[in-house]
Amino acid sequence: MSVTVRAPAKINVYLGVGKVRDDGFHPLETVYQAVSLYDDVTVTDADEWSVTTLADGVHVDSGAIPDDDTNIAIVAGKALVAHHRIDRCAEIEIRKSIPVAGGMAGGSADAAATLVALDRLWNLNTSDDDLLAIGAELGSDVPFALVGGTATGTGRGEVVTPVEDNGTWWWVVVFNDEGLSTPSVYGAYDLLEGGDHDYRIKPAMLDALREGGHSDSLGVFIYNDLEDAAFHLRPDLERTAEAVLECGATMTVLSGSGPTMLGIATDADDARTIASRLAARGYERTAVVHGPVAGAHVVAYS
Ligand SMILES: C[C@](O)(CO)[C@H](O)COP(=O)(O)OP(=O)(O)OC[C@H]1O[C@@H](n2ccc(N)nc2=O)[C@H](O)[C@@H]1O
Ligand SMILES: Nc1ncnc2c1ncn2[C@@H]1O[C@H](COP(=O)(O)OP(=O)(O)OP(=O)(O)O)[C@@H](O)[C@H]1O
Repeated sequence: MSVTVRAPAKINVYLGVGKVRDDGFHPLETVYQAVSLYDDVTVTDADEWSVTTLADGVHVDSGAIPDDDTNIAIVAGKALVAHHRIDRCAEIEIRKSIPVAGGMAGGSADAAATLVALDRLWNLNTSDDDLLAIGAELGSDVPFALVGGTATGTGRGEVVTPVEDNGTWWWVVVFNDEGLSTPSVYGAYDLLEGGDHDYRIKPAMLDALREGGHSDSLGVFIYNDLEDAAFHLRPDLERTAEAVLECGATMTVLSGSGPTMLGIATDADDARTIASRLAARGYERTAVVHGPVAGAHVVAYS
């Protein structure tokens, strides 16, 4: 039998970053939103661990996604097996739509999907708390990929608390052919800014999500502390941000640690118009997505 689980990409509608901690991580106050761009992970019982990635429609540099035990999906599978003290292996197939090293937590989505898929395949009945704890060990963004929806992230991002979001928010996502390493962006942030400021989420932003009104009511609050650091490392991203605004988005923001850029749109039609204007200016790799959507969930048993 095989189980397929779908896990969403995330955006950080707000990302506030504090001073680096002794363990090398940064304290965060973030508002995550799961958006309608997904990786599907299929697991099948096997004699040894293996992983393959099908990347239709996604630009993947050769060698960008490891096909050995360092792939985060296998790391996740082994962590679940260790947690339950069982001796099992699986063949993992990842059908990728989330850009690699794009700041949309694609690897984290694959890890979350693998945990849920193997839990169902082997009837492990892992509690939600245990799944979240195993996920947090794998990466700061993994717990949110399990939870989905809209949620705040605190600690190093792994403490996830769902928030009420009554909107359907439309985003234009502008991909970039060249990935950006998360540690390098945090490193540049330490040098340029350092985190010595009030980085807390503004309560009025949570009100805007709860009210779920016009995109401008949320747009005024979207913000990312890592944006200047990413622009410093990659000046072309600042030009992309300008283009997104010129093509009609009311606000633009870097997605996570980049290089993906986001523009907020008023509705689906507006988002498609912005995307087609961007295409006319040479920004052809875009997607129109909406959020919030569900976290990692089973889509097929076969
Ligand atoms: C940029 C974000 O996507 C925003 O949600 C996340 O902070 C990154 O989350 P992630 O990719 O799951 O990150 P992890 O795999 O946990 O950590 C990768 C590296 O990013 C840096 N890192 C990550 C999270 C955090 N709160 N502070 C950090 O400084 C550290 O250098 C760490 O070694
Ligand atoms: N299943 C996987 N999918 C993508 N990348 C993986 C995977 N497993 C390991 N990796 C490695 O992890 C690196 C970061 O990948 P990922 O796509 O998760 O970055 P990201 O979207 O920028 O993450 P985040 O937004 O959480 O910082 C890649 O460059 C790749 O070498």
